[in-house]
Amino acid sequence: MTFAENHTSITRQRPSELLALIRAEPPLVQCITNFVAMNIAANVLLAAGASPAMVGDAEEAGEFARIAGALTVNIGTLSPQMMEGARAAIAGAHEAGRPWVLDPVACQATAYRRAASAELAGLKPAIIRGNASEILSLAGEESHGQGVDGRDGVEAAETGARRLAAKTGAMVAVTGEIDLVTDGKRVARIGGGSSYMPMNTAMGCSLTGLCGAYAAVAVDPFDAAVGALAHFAVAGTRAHREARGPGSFASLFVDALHAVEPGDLEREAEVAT
Ligand SMILES: Nc1ncnc2c1ncn2[C@@H]1O[C@H](COP(=O)(O)OP(=O)(O)OP(=O)(O)O)[C@@H](O)[C@H]1O
Ligand SMILES: Cc1ncsc1CCO
Ligand SMILES: [Mg+2]
Repeated sequence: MTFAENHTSITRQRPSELLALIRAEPPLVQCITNFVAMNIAANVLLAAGASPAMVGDAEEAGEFARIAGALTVNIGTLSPQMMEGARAAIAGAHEAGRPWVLDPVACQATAYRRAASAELAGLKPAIIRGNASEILSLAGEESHGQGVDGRDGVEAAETGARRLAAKTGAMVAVTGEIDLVTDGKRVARIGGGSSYMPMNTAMGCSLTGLCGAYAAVAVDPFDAAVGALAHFAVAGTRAHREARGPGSFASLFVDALHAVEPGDLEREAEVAT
């Protein structure tokens, strides 16, 4: 198989390989995220094996982005100050040739969010990760999202996700019961996870952070998105087995993110390409 055929037909760096790289040398991930997710996402990244830093003020965000392995930007608690920091950080990441990941939280909800997410989507993110309602809205289609919560099925967002990927150059990761990653041509579907995940706040925000960790070590952001989603899904499936509800799930999930080894992803990840 030639490189080009291989590139378009299968995942080149498997989730297990990327997790091994993360565990060998934890990547520094700069997270500009919301006040709800700040602590949760940092713990998720630490458990998974990465090194998070919540650094977002415009005074230093650009400088920090030049030393980070990847940057993630989440508009959950959007403000003008947050946007100034994001612009500075994104410029720094581009200068350093490092990837950045966009999480357009609740972008369907208000004119301010629609404008901010459209502006950020135009700044060459490597990955855009959102629930189906957010991706539909960013793609210019009808969305039924309720605030930060998705209310659309992943499959309903596939066409929009492909178009958004083609337009922005980003890999688009749509999450829900079965996740989908596309670059506009290739599509991967990732099963697993838990019905307790949407009952825990900032799960998606934390996953966006993990996409940053995988993007920091991957050659191709498509493989990075698949790897992060597979790691999350395997940990979610494991935690669900022991959980008694959303509360106990949360701590079991963080334990499972840490316990999952590269070889476990080989055996347990449900990735269809
Ligand atoms: N019904 C479900 N079954 C299994 N996994 C799910 C389900 N719903 C969501 N997930 C998983 O939950 C994680 C977060 O995805 P989700 O789409 O809920 O993010 P989100 O809406 O952006 O979250 P938030 O904004 O609250 O951080 C993903 O790993 C996804 O696969
Ligand atoms: C609940 C909530 N509100 C703004 S951001 C956020 C975290 C989940 O997206
Ligand atoms: Mg979200």
